[in-house]
Amino acid sequence: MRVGFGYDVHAFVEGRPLFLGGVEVPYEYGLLGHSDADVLLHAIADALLGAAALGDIGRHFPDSDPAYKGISSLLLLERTVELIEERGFKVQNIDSTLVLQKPRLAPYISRMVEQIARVAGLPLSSVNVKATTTEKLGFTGREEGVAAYAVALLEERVQ
Ligand SMILES: Nc1ccn([C@@H]2O[C@H](COP(=O)(O)O)[C@@H](O)[C@H]2O)c(=O)n1
Ligand SMILES: C[C@@]1(CO)OP(=O)(O)OP(=O)(O)OC[C@H]1O
Repeated sequence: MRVGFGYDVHAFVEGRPLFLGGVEVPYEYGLLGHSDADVLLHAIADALLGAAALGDIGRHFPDSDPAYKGISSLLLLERTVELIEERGFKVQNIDSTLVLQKPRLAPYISRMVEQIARVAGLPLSSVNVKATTTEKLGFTGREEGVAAYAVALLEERVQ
């Protein structure tokens, strides 16, 4: 078994849709990024790459490459899972936490879990997404952006 950890932050800006966990969440701001800036999927991809000792998403999908401009992070996560599987690993489970003051995410969490499970080839029972505020403290509390943390467990396939 191999464990990996991922962390990411993106800033809120006007004029972009808000994508979190592969779900478009209605809100007055979106997140700034080269891709769709789905901070949760980026943290999960980094956790998977970390567990396989494959670096991070910036190494595999550089933000200097126009191919990734505006790309759905579901596609980046799908490609990350392929990289993991090509190296002989199988994803066992994923846990994650979104940190943001607003908007309230409870109504969208189950759809995020469905999207992540679908792309990672996991049952719904092996994916967890949580949300927390920081009680108005720090950059997330000031509603300047969103942070996400993720851990993933990989099983090494017997060759
Ligand atoms: N953006 C958010 C933040 C939190 N939640 C839900 O509210 C619960 C309480 O949050 P605290 O920050 O006070 O711990 C949390 O456990 C989430 O279920 C949310 O939906 N959206
Ligand atoms: C996702 C990628 C894709 O170019 O770009 P961004 O959306 O800017 O996201 P970030 O987490 O800053 O960097 C990782 C990049 O791989």
